[in-house]
Amino acid sequence: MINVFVNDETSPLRAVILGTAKGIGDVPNLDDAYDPKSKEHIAAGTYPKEADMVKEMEAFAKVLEKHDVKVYRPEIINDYNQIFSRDIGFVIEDKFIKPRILKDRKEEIKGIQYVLDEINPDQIVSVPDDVRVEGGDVMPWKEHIFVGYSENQDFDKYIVSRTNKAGVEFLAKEFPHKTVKGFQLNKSDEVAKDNALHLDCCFQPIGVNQAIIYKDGFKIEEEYQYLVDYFGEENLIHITRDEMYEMNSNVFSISTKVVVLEENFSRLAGILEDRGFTVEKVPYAEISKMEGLLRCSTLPLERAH
Ligand SMILES: NC(=O)NCCC[C@H](N)C(=O)O
Repeated sequence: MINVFVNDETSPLRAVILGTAKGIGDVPNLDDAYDPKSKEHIAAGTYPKEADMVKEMEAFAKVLEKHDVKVYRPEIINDYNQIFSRDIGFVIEDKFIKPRILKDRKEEIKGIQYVLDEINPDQIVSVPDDVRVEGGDVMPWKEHIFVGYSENQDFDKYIVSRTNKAGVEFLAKEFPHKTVKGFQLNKSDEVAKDNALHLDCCFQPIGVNQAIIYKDGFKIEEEYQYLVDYFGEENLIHITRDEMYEMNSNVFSISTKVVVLEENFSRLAGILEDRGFTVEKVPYAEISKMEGLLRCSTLPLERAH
């Protein structure tokens, strides 16, 4: 059996699913892309190649394994993008939540069915029909669950709105002892620099009590302020619009001390090193072209209690 337990973003990681770029197939048609950064690269002829992305993901897997993390990979579905495992399921406490996600991505779960088969069925929860939620929007953080979402007006308008109000309400009902806090995000289907695709594209806790944050990813100033008040200004690392676009908030914590970064994030690396973190660097610039990065491509199954 596979044990599942996650209560925050940074406790020592024991087991994780890391997506795969193998079998991703040809460059999609512009009309089939479901995020603005992919569209940009399809139009410019710079969409990433499978072989390059496979190399990047192998480098990430190596770092995880070096830190004694058990790494599961999806079974390959031909001609399907299976890189961003984060969104297709998530663990909170000892429950694996099977969410309802963007229909263009609904086959992805089949690649990790062999992992789900090893989890106690009593610990697997499927969401009700009206709920839409993707793991990139969901962050358990101690007594909180932080959730990126869109109210119906935006949810019905944008392909990049992936979590609805019903998703936030579902989590509040399922985890009544937690404070479930929703954050509306700024969305754009056309301009990647104006789009916070998921909460982890503009915010992520690191260490014990710190976080990386991009203010303009948040649609409502008071909701952003909630995080400033909670973490304290001195514990926040603010990133710029260009750094958000390069996905600087989408790093990945192996523990409260060790954070994996894209190798070009030199300003962030400097800040983290000054604050005493161990920074692991991996090349992930090709994957970044699809508006996802390190956190997006992982689905943590178990972190230490
Ligand atoms: N958690 C994340 O932000 N995942 C990235 C998903 C990127 C993918 N191109 C998508 O639009 O679903």
